[in-house]
Amino acid sequence: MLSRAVLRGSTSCLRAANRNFSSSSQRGHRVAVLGAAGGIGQPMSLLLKQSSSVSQLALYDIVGTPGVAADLSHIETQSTVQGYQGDEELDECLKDCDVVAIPAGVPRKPGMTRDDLFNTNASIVRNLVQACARSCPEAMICIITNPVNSTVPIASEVLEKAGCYDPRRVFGVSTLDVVRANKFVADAKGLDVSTVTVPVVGGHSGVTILPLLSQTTPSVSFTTEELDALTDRIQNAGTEVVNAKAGAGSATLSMAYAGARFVLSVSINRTHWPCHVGSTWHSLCW
Ligand SMILES: NC(=O)c1ccc[n+]([C@@H]2O[C@H](COP(=O)([O-])OP(=O)(O)OC[C@H]3O[C@@H](n4cnc5c(N)ncnc54)[C@H](O)[C@@H]3O)[C@@H](O)[C@H]2O)c1
Ligand SMILES: O=C(O)C[C@H](O)C(=O)O
Repeated sequence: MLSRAVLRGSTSCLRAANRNFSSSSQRGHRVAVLGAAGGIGQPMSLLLKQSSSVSQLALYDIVGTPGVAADLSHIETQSTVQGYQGDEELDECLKDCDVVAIPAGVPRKPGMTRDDLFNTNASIVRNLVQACARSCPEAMICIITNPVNSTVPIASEVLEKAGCYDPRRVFGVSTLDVVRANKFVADAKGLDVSTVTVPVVGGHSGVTILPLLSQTTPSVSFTTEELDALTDRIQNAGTEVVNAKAGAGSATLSMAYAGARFVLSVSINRTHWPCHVGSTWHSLCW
């Protein structure tokens, strides 16, 4: 809930929320975005740039980061922005990072499943997490790259092999499923979305996405038809966007919103770690 507030509403709300966050945090954090020049990476970095819980934004990609970093660095917020590009700058980007967000990798096109991305994205995530193990072994790692149900276990194995695996520090970001569930339920029931919370558990792919509609707050009653329709829409919402984008990729803007919300929750709560940080998929339930 707290995390939703930081990304909702007007700039003044954002500033007010950030003031609250900064008072609960001893210092701003160094946050890296790997894949920062991409469809998710750019808008997510923009949202992170607006948070006072981030003091340094370290942007990495294989292309385009100098431009994205120069652009973001002109925004009148406290944090510094530095761009890093190419393998040779990866370790420097990650040095001393508290939180690392990974949206690097290819997105789906119509007709593909998330698993079809495995061959390309698995090695991208493996290499990036190997670099995290070298340069920031205590960072909180938030994995957005699909298939999340597989990239999280890959990251965990890499960290285990490097001797720095802590299941409380590795997250598959499934916040977008919660964001969608909140919105779809609010729209279906004519509720104020800012008051609606639908827990979603499980993984981040088709039937592994499990919206707990009966646990919606405030309490809402659904017909069987509504339950079936809402569950189906939440589980297939990614495909809805992929088809609507007709070959131009998958969800980027809503994912940037969800990703920034999750990363900021992790960043803010890192000071008080371990604690609950929101919807995620990882190997340990808190
Ligand atoms: N977890 C979720 O809910 C969720 C939601 C939407 C998208 N995704 C996933 O996020 C990923 C990115 O989607 P997108 O739309 O931003 O794609 P995109 O193609 O627009 O951007 C990906 C970026 O990754 C960069 N990249 C590629 N290889 C890299 C490497 N080795 N190191 C660093 N950067 C690298 C590319 O240069 C590009 O800038 C996809 O796998 C997509 O399926 C996940
Ligand atoms: O559906 C996709 O491929 C992207 C993402 O996982 C989503 O849920 O939007």
